[in-house]
Amino acid sequence: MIDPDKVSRLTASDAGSEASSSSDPQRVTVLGSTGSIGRQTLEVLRLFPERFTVSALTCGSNVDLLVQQAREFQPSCVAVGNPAYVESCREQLAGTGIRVLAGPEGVCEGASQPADVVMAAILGFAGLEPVLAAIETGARIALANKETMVVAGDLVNRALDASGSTMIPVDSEHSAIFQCLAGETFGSVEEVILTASGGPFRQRPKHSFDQITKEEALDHPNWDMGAKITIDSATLMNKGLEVIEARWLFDLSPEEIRVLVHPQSIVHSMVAFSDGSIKAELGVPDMKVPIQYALTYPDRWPAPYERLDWTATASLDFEMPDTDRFPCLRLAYDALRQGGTAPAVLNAANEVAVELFLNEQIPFTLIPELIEEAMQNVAGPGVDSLDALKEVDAEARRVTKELTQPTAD
Ligand SMILES: NC(=O)C1=CN([C@@H]2O[C@H](COP(=O)(O)OP(=O)(O)OC[C@H]3O[C@@H](n4cnc5c(N)ncnc54)[C@H](OP(=O)(O)O)[C@@H]3O)[C@@H](O)[C@H]2O)C=CC1
Ligand SMILES: CC(=O)[C@@H](O)[C@H](O)COP(=O)(O)O
Ligand SMILES: [Mn+2]
Repeated sequence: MIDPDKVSRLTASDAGSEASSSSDPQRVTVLGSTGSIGRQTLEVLRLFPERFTVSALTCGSNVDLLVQQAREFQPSCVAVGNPAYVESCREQLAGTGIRVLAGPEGVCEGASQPADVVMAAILGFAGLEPVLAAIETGARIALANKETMVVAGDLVNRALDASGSTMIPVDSEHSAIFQCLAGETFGSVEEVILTASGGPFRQRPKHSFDQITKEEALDHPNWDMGAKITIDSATLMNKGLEVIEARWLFDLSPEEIRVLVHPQSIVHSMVAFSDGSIKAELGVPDMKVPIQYALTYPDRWPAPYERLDWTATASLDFEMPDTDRFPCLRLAYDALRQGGTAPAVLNAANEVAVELFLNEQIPFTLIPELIEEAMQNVAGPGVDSLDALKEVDAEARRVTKELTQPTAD
């Protein structure tokens, strides 16, 4: 059951809330500014030049775009995660007064710059340490990087409690749930219902799954996103990761989290209450809406995003997920129930398997098989430090890669 004290770390009337209501511009750091969420965050900031300033921007390798963004938004510093691209960034920003920070430590230093809100939009496990660094500053965390909560939900929640920092979900489903919970007494929640588009293979017969191509898997029916999350949507692992994310964001048990396939992606998620009432949040599938809400919460600022056209919204459909064709969803529930380091292993194996699929080194159907085998080989009891989690992550990656190598006999 949702515990009001735990959820208050999301909803507390904190310094971040005051910042959004005051007339001073809000200082925003964007971790992963060159990615899909990062670029859309900058689109939102561009709409309100008087109300936002940028503290820091970070990327992995795409320094040409980072430099362009830095010239436009004038942060005090930028950080480049991949050391091989730092020199090029320094050359391009020479004479601008913008500091260039280097490598994973540099990204954490960028995350620690004074800011009111930190948009956490780095992809995957690499996003965890910068989020922990940002939490220590007391800034509000706008969380897009779901893998952070999958791998280290408990650790992150303890860090939030210790620093007094708050976290607002950006993931569309969790933003929807967060909005449905507003004004409710939390003991009254019966279950949350995460909607899933079903991905590009919702109606594809199982016997042809082994012929799925990378191009087909990257063709999401409703959302334009980065490559990794798009593959996760196609396997339904994205929904599995979101189930675990919801567990830690809203302090739910696995039994209190339902997944429902909704092919139109207009109902972003729902909350069912103990009196039989259900609240939903709806809208056009556009990530700029939850991004802006996370930046302006508790206010809503008028914005020109596309409105839902009811004359063209003929029907909203719902169906149960099929875990026979999409075993990744079942594996995520298994990892959540197993606890300990199982979700961290699930995540690491998935990151490796998706990369191999994107490099056309394994077929689509091997993604869940590798994850299941890695979970059988690696998962153990819980760990309570970042260093221990890094070891589990590295071991799960090693094992997953090894599973794809031909055996000697
Ligand atoms: N895209 C979407 O609509 C949604 C995304 N999310 C979540 O948001 C997160 C970001 O997704 P998305 O924007 O699609 O991903 P992208 O792949 O588009 O962008 C990822 C960003 O992270 C940076 N990055 C990647 N690896 C590293 C690293 N090792 N060190 C430092 N920076 C790194 C990339 O830099 P570079 O460009 O240089 O490679 C880029 O800026 C994911 O966790 C995803 O699940 C959640 C809901 C919706
Ligand atoms: C936009 C967003 O939040 C994604 O996580 C989206 O939910 C992906 O769509 P699926 O429902 O297909 O996973
Ligand atoms: Mn989502």
